[in-house]
Amino acid sequence: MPRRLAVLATCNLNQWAMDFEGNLGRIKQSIREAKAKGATYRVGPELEVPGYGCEDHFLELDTVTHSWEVLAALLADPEGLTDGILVDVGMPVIHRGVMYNCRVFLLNRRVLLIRPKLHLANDGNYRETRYFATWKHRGKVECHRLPDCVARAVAAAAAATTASADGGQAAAAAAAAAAPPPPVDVPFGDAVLKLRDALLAAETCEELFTPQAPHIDLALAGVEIISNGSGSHHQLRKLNQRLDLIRGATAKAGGVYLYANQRGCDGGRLYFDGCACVAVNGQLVAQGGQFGLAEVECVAACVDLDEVVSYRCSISSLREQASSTTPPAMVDVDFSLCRPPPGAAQPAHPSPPISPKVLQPQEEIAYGPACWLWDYLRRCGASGFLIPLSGGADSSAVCAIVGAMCQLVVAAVREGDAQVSADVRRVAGYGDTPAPAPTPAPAPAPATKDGAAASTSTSTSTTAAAAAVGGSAAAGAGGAGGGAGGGAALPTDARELAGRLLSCVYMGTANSSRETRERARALCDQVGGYHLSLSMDGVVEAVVGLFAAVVTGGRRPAFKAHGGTTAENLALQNIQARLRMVLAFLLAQLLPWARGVPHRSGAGWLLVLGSANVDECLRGYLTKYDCSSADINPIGSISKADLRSFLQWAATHLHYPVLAEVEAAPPTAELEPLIEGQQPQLDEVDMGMTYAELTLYGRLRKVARAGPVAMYNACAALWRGRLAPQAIAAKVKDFFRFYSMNRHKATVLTPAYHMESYSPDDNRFDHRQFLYNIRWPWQFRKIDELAARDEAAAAAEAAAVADAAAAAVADAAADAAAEPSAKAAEAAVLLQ
Ligand SMILES: Nc1ncnc2c1ncn2[C@@H]1O[C@H](COP(=O)(O)OP(=O)(O)OC[C@H]2O[C@@H]([n+]3cccc(C(=O)O)c3)[C@H](O)[C@@H]2O)[C@@H](O)[C@H]1O
Ligand SMILES: Nc1ncnc2c1ncn2[C@@H]1O[C@H](COP(=O)(O)OP(=O)(O)OP(=O)(O)O)[C@@H](O)[C@H]1O
Ligand SMILES: NC(=O)CC[C@H](N)C(=O)O
Repeated sequence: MPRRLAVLATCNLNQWAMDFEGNLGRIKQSIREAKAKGATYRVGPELEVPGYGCEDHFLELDTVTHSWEVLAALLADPEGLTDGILVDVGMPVIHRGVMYNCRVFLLNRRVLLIRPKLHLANDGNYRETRYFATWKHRGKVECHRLPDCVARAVAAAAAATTASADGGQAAAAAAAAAAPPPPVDVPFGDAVLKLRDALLAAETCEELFTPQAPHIDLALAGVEIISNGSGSHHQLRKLNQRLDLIRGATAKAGGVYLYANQRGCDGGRLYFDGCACVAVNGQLVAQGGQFGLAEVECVAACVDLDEVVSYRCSISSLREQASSTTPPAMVDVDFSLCRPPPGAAQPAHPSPPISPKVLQPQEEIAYGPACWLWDYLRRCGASGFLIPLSGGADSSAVCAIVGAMCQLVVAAVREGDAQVSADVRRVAGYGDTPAPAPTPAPAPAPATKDGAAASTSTSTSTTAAAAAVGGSAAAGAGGAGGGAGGGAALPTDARELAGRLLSCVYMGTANSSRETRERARALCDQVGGYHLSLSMDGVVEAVVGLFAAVVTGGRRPAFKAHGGTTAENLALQNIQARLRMVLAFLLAQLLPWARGVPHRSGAGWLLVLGSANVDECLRGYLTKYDCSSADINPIGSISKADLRSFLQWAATHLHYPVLAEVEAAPPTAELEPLIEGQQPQLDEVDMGMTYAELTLYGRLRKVARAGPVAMYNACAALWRGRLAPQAIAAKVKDFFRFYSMNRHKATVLTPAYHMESYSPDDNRFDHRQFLYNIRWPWQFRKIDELAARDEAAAAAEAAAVADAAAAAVADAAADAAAEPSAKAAEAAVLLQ
């Protein structure tokens, strides 16, 4: 008997919520690619038709209607895309007045089954129960009447098939399209497809994560192929969990598991991280990329279904459980998966096992946000990014991520990706437009105390690489600057591309240091961006002067270092930080115009990138509406520790060596005057806590769901013996005081790429009040009681240890008296 070999395909699709046109195109492309690989089954991501991230748009009936229209277009596609291949797409469906998150199975221009999701995702970023209900009639199949647009497509296809025998295909199809369609009912429920040669069923995303996952019963019921169309977002160090679940599911119960996912930014803070894969009996046999710019990635594997049966039959306990399993509802389908489809040669052998590819966290930090930025940029209509670059760790990390994005774009262009090529041509103005002016040469200017040019002069950041593209239109004072290469049809060099897409600005004041200014310049140069370095003392001076003139009759506020109060000191810091934000937005609006960047709608505009990290957001160590208020923030949920290790990695792997120096420098805000030549404002000293402590508090607060008392207990267990209970209590109370005092800032945090499980993003992820009693009287009193109890216990323990030591000394002394020499020496040591 021939072995049951089947080629099955899954995919990563870069869907965009509410972009029905684009989403249909990408679904079609994935089916074409699956067919080209010889596949007889293709599964796509969860809710791929409207896009997973529609959120409250799911409550609009239009969204469901348009999804059906897309499905009808797929069925009626003149290429016959659903001919000879089982196509499994995700979309919302209203059945008997209830909206479900469904899989819809299509074959030969017909709808075979609609399978609703059984367990919805509702934690963290997910809010599926806000729109959908779970399917509760388990094992039952009901009739679902298809809407007219789909019934018409089905009828037209049927009429065309019948008529094709007598040659009147077109006329018959037209007649069918004109006539009211006959009603079409299809099965709706959690049924299994009983194909001629295999059993196939779906589970959807979260269902894989549930304790009683549907795949267990399905496997025990003999279902050989289980697909999972997902909408699963990237979170640092999470891929392992997903792969473990997939491999674990099929190792325990046998079977073929196909995982599909969205990939990219579909319009929100999440990055869906693909990783479409195929596993067989506990081993991965195909895996797609986690990050990437390709809009469609089809992943196929040849699987041997008899291996599944053989594997299951070899496990006695599985056999026993399977033999008592209630058979699921089945839908008969007269179609074989295991035959070579027309025109494609069936591979002779099943795909061999492969090792799973799991990236280092540093790579995740580089490439996840880089891909998210690219999607955002190409979809929002901007012509590039503006980074207020301080030369510190955070904004430097953002700069490096934009560099990584440019590297990815150039690599994709080199590999011939038509979509990326078209996008970069449009966004960065390649081919038909002159290049923008490069970084200008520095204008002679009086030196400030950090040695940089005063006023609004600029520093150079020449990009040697720009010349590589053979610039025809390098204009402006800088000569070989970032804008060279206007005549080139496409970018071939990441630094040259950065010269078009990235502008950085160092906005120094009298409190800035030469070191940070120099690091900012060097980094922008290494990445290839357009760089400005300015001094804004005049602007700060003007605003503070205006205040003094209008409010205090000329009396000026002073920094603490100059005898001012805390209120004055803070206000003088905040005004610098906030004016940076105002300048940043002005530059973002007018730099393209100033550089002569041509754009569809005039001169183009830049997206302002923010760079506050998750720890400082949690502690509130930022000025509300300063430069952390930007358009988007790629690192807003990355911890300082992860960012630092990313900087070290990126220095070598992204080839921006100055990042090593940036990483080594102590983090400082540079908002206060130097005292005796020293920077008075080191972040960790200023915050009263370390970044490592903040990461711990962040995880305990959000991931471990610890309130103040639970956090005290956790920290006391962790730091026992190293810190006194009262000191631990003081630290925990300090954290909660600052956290609650500054929580209002979390309501206006710049939308950031969601990557960390302890993100404090108040808007979508971490829902808590923002007006607190910052004294936490009840909770802090409990902490004080616990600390006092622990202190007493520690004192008792210390006393017991001292007693034991004294007893040992006494014993040793007694022994020594009886037996001098060695014992005497021992006692002497103990007595010291
Ligand atoms: N419960 C509440 N609900 C709503 N709003 C509340 C509020 N409590 C205060 N506010 C408002 O919040 C404001 C206080 O917050 P904010 O103005 O941010 O000021 P604040 O938090 O007092 O100061 C900013 C802190 O960030 C530090 N920092 C460090 C590093 C860099 C930067 C930088 O920006 O570059 C800043 C800086 O040294 C300073 O300690 C007040 O104006 C008040 O109106
Ligand atoms: N001198 C400066 N020039 C340009 N931008 C600045 C400057 N100082 C601060 N910024 C911007 O304001 C943001 C917040 O400033 P802050 O001093 O809090 O820095 P940070 O969050 O520690 O980041 P970094 O490590 O980049 O300095 C910075 O990330 C940066 O984008
Ligand atoms: N869409 C979903 O069901 C996703 C939920 C799942 N826990 C995940 O993160 O992948």
